[in-house]
Amino acid sequence: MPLLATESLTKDYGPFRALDGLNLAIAPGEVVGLLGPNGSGKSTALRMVLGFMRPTAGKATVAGFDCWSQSVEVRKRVAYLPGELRLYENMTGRQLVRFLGKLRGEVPGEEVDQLAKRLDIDVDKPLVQMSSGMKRKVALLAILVPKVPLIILDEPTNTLDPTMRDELLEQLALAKRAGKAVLFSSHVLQEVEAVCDRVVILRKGLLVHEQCMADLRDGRHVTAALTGPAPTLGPDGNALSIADGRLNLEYRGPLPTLLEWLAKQPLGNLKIEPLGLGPIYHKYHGNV
Ligand SMILES: Nc1ncnc2c1ncn2[C@@H]1O[C@H](COP(=O)(O)OP(=O)(O)OP(=O)(O)O)[C@@H](O)[C@H]1O
Repeated sequence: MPLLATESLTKDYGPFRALDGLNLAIAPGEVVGLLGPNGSGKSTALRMVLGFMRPTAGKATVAGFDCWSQSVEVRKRVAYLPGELRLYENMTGRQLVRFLGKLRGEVPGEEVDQLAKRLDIDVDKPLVQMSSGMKRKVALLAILVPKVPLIILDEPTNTLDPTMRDELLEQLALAKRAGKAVLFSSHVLQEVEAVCDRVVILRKGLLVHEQCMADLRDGRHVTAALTGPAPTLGPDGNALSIADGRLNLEYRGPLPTLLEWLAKQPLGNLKIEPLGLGPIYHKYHGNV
C-alpha cells in the first residue's frame, strides 16, 4: 500500500480550477519531486495532503487516513516545511524543536545537536537574532528530527546557500535510506535530478508528465553540427531527426556503440550530455 495516495484530487478557488484530478502514489523510501512554474498548483496539492484545505473533489490519504476528515492522524505522520516560515520568534531553535516534538508526544534526543552541527547552526540562540537563512535551517532541523514516515517540503532550498543546499539534499537521501517517504516541490531542476526517484510535472493544475529518474540516468543527449551528408539511421537503428543541419539525438544504450557510430559520421561541434530533466520540463513549460 502506498504511504501517500491522491485520487482525482481537485481544488477549485471559486470558478478557478487550481488542481485538476491529481493521481499520485508514494511508497515508503521514495523521494518524489513536484515540479512546475509559479501557480501550477504545487502548494495547493501539498496543502490538501496536509489537511489544511478541503478538496473540491477526490481525496488524499496518508497511511490510509483521509487527509481532511482524519487530519489529526495524518499530521502525526508528517513533518512539513512550509514555503513561507512563521516561527515562534521568542524561542531558541532547541526550544522550538522540543515544542514541536511535544506536540507529537516525542522527546528529541541527541540527534538535535548532531544535526545542528551538520547544518552549522547555534540552536541555543533566540530565533529573533537569526538571519533568514539560519531560521530556515532551524525549520529544516525541526522537520528532520521527528520520527515520522513522511516528509513534505515546499521549495525547501529557497534562501539556502549552496553548501547548505547540498547538506539538505544529503539529509533527504538519509531520510530515504531510513525508509521515509519525501515529497517536495521545487523550481530547481538540478536538485530534483540529484535527489528524486520520481518527478511529477504540473502545468495549470494538471499532471502533464511523470518521470522515473532511473530511466533518465543512463540516457544521453547528443547534439552536433553536420559537416557532410546526413546519416539516415542512428546508433540504435532508429530513424534520425535532423533539423537545420544539426543532429539532435536522445540515446539509451551502451556507450561504445554510440561512440563507434559517432566516429563514422560527418560531425562537428559535438556535445554529449546526460539526459536530464531539462528537455522534458521545457517541453511543457517553455524555456523558463
Ligand atoms: N486562496 C486562493 N484563492 C484563489 N486562488 C488561489 C488561492 N491560492 C492559490 N490560488 C491560485 O491557484 C493557482 C495555484 O496556486 P499554487 O499556490 O498552488 O501554485 P504553486 O504551483 O504552488 O506556485 P508557486 O510556485 O508560486 O508557489 C494559482 O493560479 C493561484 O493564483
